[in-house]
Parts: sequence; C-alpha cells; structure tokens
Amino acid sequence: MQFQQIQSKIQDWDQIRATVETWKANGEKVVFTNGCFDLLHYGHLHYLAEARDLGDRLIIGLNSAASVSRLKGPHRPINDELTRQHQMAALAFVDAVVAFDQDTPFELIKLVVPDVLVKGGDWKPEQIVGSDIVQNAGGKVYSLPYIEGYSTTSIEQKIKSTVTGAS
Ligand SMILES: Nc1ncnc2c1ncn2[C@@H]1O[C@H](COP(=O)(O)OP(=O)(O)OP(=O)(O)O)[C@@H](O)[C@H]1O
Ligand SMILES: O=P(O)(O)O[C@@H]1O[C@H]([C@H](O)CO)[C@@H](O)[C@H](O)[C@@H]1O
Repeated sequence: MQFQQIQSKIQDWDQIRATVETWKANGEKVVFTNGCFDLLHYGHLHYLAEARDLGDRLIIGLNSAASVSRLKGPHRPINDELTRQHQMAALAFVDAVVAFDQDTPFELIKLVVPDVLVKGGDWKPEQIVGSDIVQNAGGKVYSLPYIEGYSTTSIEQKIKSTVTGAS
C-alpha cells in the first residue's frame, strides 16, 4: 500500500498533463520545481518544503540519468534514476515526479504551465528556465533561500576524502 502510493506519484508526460488538468479544474494552485536531486540533503528538503507552501500541489521535474550526466559530468548521477524518482516521490509534500531527458525542463514546463515556478537560491530569477512561460500565463517565479554548506558535490567530496584518507 505505502509503496504503491509512492509509485503512483511517478508519472510520465501524458499522465501529468491529465493530472494537472484535474488539479487546475479543482482550483488547485500548481507549484513546479526541477533538478537532479542526486544525493538528497537538507538544502533540498528546506527549499522543497517552502516550495510546497507556495501552492496546493508540488510537481518535481527530475533530470533523467542521461540529462544529469550531460549537466554534472560522466560520473554522475551517483544515485540511479529509479532511486532518485522514488526518494522524491516518498516525500509527503510532493504530489508528482516527472522525469525529463532534455538539458532543460523548458518543454515540460510548457506542457504543465504551473502557477508557480521555483528554484533554490543558487539560481537567480532571471536564470530560471521556463520563467517566461509561467509569467506570460500570469504565474509567479521564485528563487528561494539557499542553505549554505549543503550540496551534492560537497557530499561527494566528503565521501571521496573519507575513502582516500585525504583531509
Ligand atoms: N543548499 C541548497 N539550498 C537551497 N536549495 C538548494 C540547495 N542545493 C540545491 N538546491 C536546489 O535544489 C534543486 C536541485 O539542485 P541540485 O540537484 O543541483 O542540487 P546540488 O546539491 O546543487 O547538486 P550539485 O552539487 O550536484 O550541483 C535546485 O532547484 C537547487 O536550486
Ligand atoms: O539540479 P539543478 O542543477 O539545480 O537543476 C538544473 O536546473 C536548471 C534550471 O532549471 C535552470 O534554471 C535546468 O535547466 C537543468 O535541467 C537542471 O534541472
């Protein structure tokens, strides 16, 4: 039961189109954010929870493994796509997880047209892909506070230094 509930949040593009149509018909405000979410950390959880507070439903656009590798390097992602999909879907405040294979979520955002588009503070509002789509549709775009000291890269470096013994 619990695992089925998690799995039901993982949707393809046709499914999320229908889901969003229903949510919007019910007057629910749809929030969208996207990312690689390779090694989940406090900074992710802090901004994601804040993102959910900005509406009634939260969709996570998740970079596919191939997309992550192109963006972050051939050694990434560390966690495979199945793991990343399920860890995001397991978050109580997440309503849907949709993978995208492109370099950016532009096409997915064009499909969803969320009421609110959010990224963490490492992205300035003017850098947020899809902000034109959302703003032209009357929606809002937010760059939420960045929690210093938390990144997937820093976790990766910490693991490497532990293994190699380097300080
Ligand atoms: N420390 C943080 N505080 C707030 N938001 C964050 C933080 N780190 C990442 N985010 C946000 O989480 C989303 C996913 O980012 P990403 O998966 O690239 O995390 P990351 O830790 O920066 O990874 P990497 O170190 O590989 O770049 C983005 O919207 C990003 O703005
Ligand atoms: O996990 P990241 O690197 O924060 O996520 C990237 O965000 C980009 C962002 O939306 C640019 O405004 C996006 O283009 C890229 O595909 C990653 O999701």
